[in-house]
Amino acid sequence: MEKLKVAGGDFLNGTVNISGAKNSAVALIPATILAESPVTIEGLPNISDVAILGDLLEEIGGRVELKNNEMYVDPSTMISMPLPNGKVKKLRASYYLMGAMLGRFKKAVIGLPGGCHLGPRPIDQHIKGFEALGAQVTNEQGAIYLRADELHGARIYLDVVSVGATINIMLAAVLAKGRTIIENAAKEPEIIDVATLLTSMGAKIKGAGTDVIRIDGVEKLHGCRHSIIPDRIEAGTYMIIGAAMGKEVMLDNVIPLHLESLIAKLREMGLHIETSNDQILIIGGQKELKPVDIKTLVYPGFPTDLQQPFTSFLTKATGTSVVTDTIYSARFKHIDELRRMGATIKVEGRSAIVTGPTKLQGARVKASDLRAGAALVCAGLMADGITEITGLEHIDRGYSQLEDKLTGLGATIWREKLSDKEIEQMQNS
Ligand SMILES: CC(=O)N[C@H]1[C@@H](OP(=O)(O)OP(=O)(O)OC[C@H]2O[C@@H](n3ccc(=O)[nH]c3=O)[C@H](O)[C@@H]2O)O[C@H](CO)[C@@H](O)[C@@H]1O
Ligand SMILES: C=C(OP(=O)(O)O)C(=O)O
Repeated sequence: MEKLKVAGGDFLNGTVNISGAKNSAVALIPATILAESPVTIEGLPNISDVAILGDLLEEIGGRVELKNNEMYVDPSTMISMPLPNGKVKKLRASYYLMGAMLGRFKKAVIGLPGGCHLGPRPIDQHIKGFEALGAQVTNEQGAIYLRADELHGARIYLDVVSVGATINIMLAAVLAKGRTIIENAAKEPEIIDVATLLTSMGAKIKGAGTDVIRIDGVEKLHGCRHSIIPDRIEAGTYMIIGAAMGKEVMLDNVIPLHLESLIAKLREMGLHIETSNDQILIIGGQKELKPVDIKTLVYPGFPTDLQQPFTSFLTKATGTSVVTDTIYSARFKHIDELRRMGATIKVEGRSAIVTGPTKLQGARVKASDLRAGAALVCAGLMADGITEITGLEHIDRGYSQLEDKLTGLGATIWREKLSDKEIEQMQNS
């Protein structure tokens, strides 16, 4: 077991290259199951979610090679092997194995997914979609059993706008007979990326990126090569870090359009931001930052996945900011840790009220989930002294080469092994 150590206070300068999107990668990899010949996905991030999904494809008989951020998958030898527990619980996106395996084999047994604990994360809309397509779905001892004699197109209205349900239904519907229409679909860029891969495999999909997606089922899908979109959440995290500690931080390999809500909020606070085709420049060092209120919403609203690191940054603003998460009921576990570092933050219902400016102090803190980890890294960079962060298994699910990228910008951050005493203390806490 390891911890991250961050020596705060360094001013950051330079260019950081953004990796491929985690939330695309974790859907693109299961989507390869639907093809009859090999698929190659290039530009994948170096994160544990990607490695685990590669292992899961091997467990069902696929031939998988992951080298230089490129994954080659030969799905021709795959079988519908049950995956009731084990690795599926290590990540959220293992739920995409349900849609992809149901689509290809018309049957699957997949354990309920893991992922960040942010309050209840039901998958009822995924199941509603599978059932509408003709599947029988049961939940037996923590695993979802899916079976269909035949999948047929259907009109499915999502009761909540869900990224996972939208993609999962697309995966199950591309090989179904007839037309599927998903209404009140999510519009995140990752959905367009998955639709682009499926289209290159021979699927017929229209409307991805809008709230109505039409899918005309085809008989079979073939292999292809696909290049993933950049990670807007990783990019947003480095923008926030750049805003907090940067002189001039340039992000390379980004799509500025995907980050408009964050850019608008940073500009409201007084940051200077320039954008071009695939780069964003953040000029920090402002003497005083204005407080802002943010409310997380579905895309193109402010992303819930950036709420936590943004909250750390708001401790620098002069005055009171209110952060409201409308997507998850319990995405405030980072707040106790920020308070340990000296932040003045009150949680009232779904809102966190941040009063600043506060000079944070280094402390021993624990990442409870992926973006809580990002929030603590950001806070550690802003703080006086050394911050020690445990819970790295969460951070490693979503940030590719974190220390290398930050060191490249001039930060002092490194990993150390936990001592036996520290491991014992953690196990008892
Ligand atoms: C792997 C992946 O892509 N993860 C992202 C995905 O998660 P995920 O796909 O799990 O999130 P959803 O978009 O499905 O969830 C949005 C909201 O809908 C609710 N809901 C969802 C499905 C359902 O069947 N029933 C239901 O009630 C959820 O509890 C949540 O309150 O989108 C989230 C919202 O942008 C991001 O925070 C996650 O990073
Ligand atoms: C919540 C997240 O991930 P997951 O859905 O994979 O748990 C995230 O990426 O912030």
